[in-house]
Amino acid sequence: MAKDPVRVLVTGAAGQIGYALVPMIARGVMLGADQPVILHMLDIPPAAEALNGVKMELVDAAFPLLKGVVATTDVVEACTGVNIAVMVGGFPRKEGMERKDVMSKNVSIYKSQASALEKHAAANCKVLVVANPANTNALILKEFAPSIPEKNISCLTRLDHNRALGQISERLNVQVSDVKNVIIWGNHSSTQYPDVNHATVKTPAGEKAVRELVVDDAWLNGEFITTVQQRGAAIIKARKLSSALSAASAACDHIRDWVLGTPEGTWVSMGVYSDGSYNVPAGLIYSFPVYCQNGEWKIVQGLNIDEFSRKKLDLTAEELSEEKALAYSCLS
Ligand SMILES: NC(=O)c1ccc[n+]([C@@H]2O[C@H](COP(=O)([O-])OP(=O)(O)OC[C@H]3O[C@@H](n4cnc5c(N)ncnc54)[C@H](O)[C@@H]3O)[C@@H](O)[C@H]2O)c1
Ligand SMILES: O=C(O)C[C@H](O)C(=O)O
Repeated sequence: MAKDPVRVLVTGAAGQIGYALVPMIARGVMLGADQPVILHMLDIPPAAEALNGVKMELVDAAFPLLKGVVATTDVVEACTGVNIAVMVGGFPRKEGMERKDVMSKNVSIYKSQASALEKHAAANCKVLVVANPANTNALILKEFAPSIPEKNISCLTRLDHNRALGQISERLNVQVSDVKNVIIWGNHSSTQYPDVNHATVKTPAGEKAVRELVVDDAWLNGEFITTVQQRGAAIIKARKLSSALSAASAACDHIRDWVLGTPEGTWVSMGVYSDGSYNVPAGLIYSFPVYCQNGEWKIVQGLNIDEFSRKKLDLTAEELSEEKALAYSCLS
């Protein structure tokens, strides 16, 4: 029997991530090749015409899984009945801007969209915040939508996770699909900590630790980390626009694994509400390694954190605490 369609909201759908993301969703990349979808696309009035153009292209693409398109500038209409909300709308960072510069522009958007989601989304709607500052926007959304369970609100650090997999795969000249269990800790910013201490590679002789194969701790503790931390800025420098196809692809990976589960023995990174695991202060949206099963994520427990890592986990937590304070000062 055919499945009922799932309603997926994409805010900022006329923007560049939106343009890459909506066809992926309509092709089944996010929710599976047997899952029909109805796309809800929201943007602001100055982008209404462009949004309508995206809707026209979705119709023209004749996606078999796409059972309807709502394209609107009305936040209530956009949020009504949605099962998944991918929050991309906002003001992106331009060359030379720090992420904090975009803070005040974005947190007020997330405060108001929190209320619309809380009142109008389907019960148990899963929310993924992509727009920067992603962790803090997600925290504001959580705080101003108190009836949405905190386990349903997340932010995107899967792009950083995938970037880390990509760097290891290039360095070792192995398939990226054979590398797993890197971790992104903390903020989706240049203080994030890409950690390979538990990462492995599938080899003909079995699974081997990444550190054992790279045999270059100076690179792993130095250039590897900064490359992943600075990759967003490097893309902006090269394209004069922030990453879009990789961000859209990572958003699909994030939701797919959350809804359909992570493979046995494999974890992914998600920005989720901290419960104090690994002595990360509770009350921040912080990126952790998670397993997903039956539509729920669980922080991977019991990983050893050495002194080098501890400092990095704490540094990015400190930045998030500062962002939280700054966000509240922007709102008041
Ligand atoms: N977390 C990540 O890994 C990651 C990666 C890349 C980009 N980003 C962030 O994603 C966001 C989107 O990036 P982009 O390149 O698509 O930007 P973009 O400027 O091309 O698109 C943003 C869209 O949001 C719309 N918008 C603005 N305010 C809105 C509102 N109140 N409601 C609905 N829509 C609104 C704009 O009109 C625009 O169409 C940025 O904040 C960017 O920094 C995050
Ligand atoms: O770094 C940015 O502002 C863009 C985006 O978040 C990215 O990681 O590519």
